[in-house]
Amino acid sequence: MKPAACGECTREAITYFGVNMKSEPLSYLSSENIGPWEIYLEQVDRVTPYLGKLAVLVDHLKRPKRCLIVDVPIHLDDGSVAYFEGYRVHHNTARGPAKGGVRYHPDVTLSEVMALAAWMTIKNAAVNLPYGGGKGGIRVDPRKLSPAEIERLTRRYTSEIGIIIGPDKDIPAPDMGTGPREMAWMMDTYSMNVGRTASGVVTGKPIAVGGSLGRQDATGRGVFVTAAAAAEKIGLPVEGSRVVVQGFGNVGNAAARIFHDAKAKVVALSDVTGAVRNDAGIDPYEVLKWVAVHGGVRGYPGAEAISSAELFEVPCEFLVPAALEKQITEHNAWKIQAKIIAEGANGPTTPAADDILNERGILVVPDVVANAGGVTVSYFEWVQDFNSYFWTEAEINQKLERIMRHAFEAVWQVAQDKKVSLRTAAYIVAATRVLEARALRGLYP
Ligand SMILES: NC(=O)C1=CN([C@@H]2O[C@H](COP(=O)(O)OP(=O)(O)OC[C@H]3O[C@@H](n4cnc5c(N)ncnc54)[C@H](O)[C@@H]3O)[C@@H](O)[C@H]2O)C=CC1
Ligand SMILES: O=C(O)CCC(=O)C(=O)O
Repeated sequence: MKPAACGECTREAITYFGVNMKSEPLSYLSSENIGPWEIYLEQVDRVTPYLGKLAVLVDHLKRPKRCLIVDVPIHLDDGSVAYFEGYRVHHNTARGPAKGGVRYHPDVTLSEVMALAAWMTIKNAAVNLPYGGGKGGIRVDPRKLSPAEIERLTRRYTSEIGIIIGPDKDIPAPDMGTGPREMAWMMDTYSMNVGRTASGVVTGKPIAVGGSLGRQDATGRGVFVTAAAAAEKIGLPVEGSRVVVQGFGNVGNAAARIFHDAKAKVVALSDVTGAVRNDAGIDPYEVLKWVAVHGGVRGYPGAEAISSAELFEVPCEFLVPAALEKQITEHNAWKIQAKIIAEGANGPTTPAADDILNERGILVVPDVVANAGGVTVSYFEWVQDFNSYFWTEAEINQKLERIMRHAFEAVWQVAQDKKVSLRTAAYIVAATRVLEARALRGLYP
């Protein structure tokens, strides 16, 4: 088959659980009209011309393997019953068990979880972890629930998805709105249901119940390592550089701290409560203390308030989007004044924005490489749990850095050879690995 050039790709008109699997060539669609799943499909179409004879199998990447929708009813603290919709999607398991986080957020939908699961397939393959891709989520605003209600929600959700998760089937982990506390409850619930302690069923657990040292900061650390590797390529020193971070949760705050520790200057930060800027530098450790007391960065006294839109216009060397999808679009990509964008979040940049950034010479280290540090240390956690033997934090960080640098270097080389963006290069590396595995398992073209 002659691979189609970008923009000529045809997609079948099919739906999957009501989610549109077909779309027009997306380069022509504005960010208002596309969701994460369509963004993912466009990214796959852009890589197809580079897949050689494996291109005939590319539809394999465009369809999730299985999607589970679950009803999650719980008693609220006032005795009433509330119903939440939960999901667990296995996008692809050609290279190993499904692996990926669980998101608690009011905007979670099936198509978003499908995209997040698909990005896990690409990410796990890009860094060469022996996993497929999966993701889960519940449409809920956890800030509106008490800890006891979140525990009931987590336990019920775990029981409901228990039919498709397991240490050798699908291993959940934290994502937005979840963390070690939820992972401990998930591990405990699954373990009770199977009648033995199954610590390898989830990663990102607290250390005391089989978690790994270094997991908490691993995603932010990986963002830093790959951003620094990209900077090295273009002769940009990290020390003294300016950093802007959107999202000050697990990923954003770790990235900000690690950049700060490397003597870069964090000049603007944001979270869901607001955004702040100080060109003289913001100490993320101080912001963390403020957030612990006040619940968000808004009002932080060491910086001036700016709007969320202005955050993206602050001059800097490194911009780290570490919140939600579709934050960098055709509307703001041309205003960005960064040299490197290191994607902590999944799917923060739309394809149209990618084109603008490319044209403007802004280097984008794509999510599937930049934020792979979390799942890499999750893999270490899973391996340690199986062996009941645990490494030191220094060992973990060293192994993490080696894997991340290696993955970045391989993607950089492909980008140079094929004259494509780092995102397309990462997809070439990853899609080739996934489709080769699929072919060897019995669908040889
Ligand atoms: N936790 C992990 O290990 C990994 C997370 N990711 C991705 O990183 C991103 C962030 O995840 P986490 O840090 O784990 O979540 P989190 O729940 O710990 O933190 C999310 C942060 O984003 C902020 N936020 C939410 N909406 C925002 C908005 N509209 N503008 C600015 N800030 C906003 C929140 O206030 C919070 O500070 C997500 O895209 C997630 O999928 C990617 C790889 C691994
Ligand atoms: O640690 C993991 O298994 C997955 C983390 C995650 O959800 C992600 O990388 O987006």
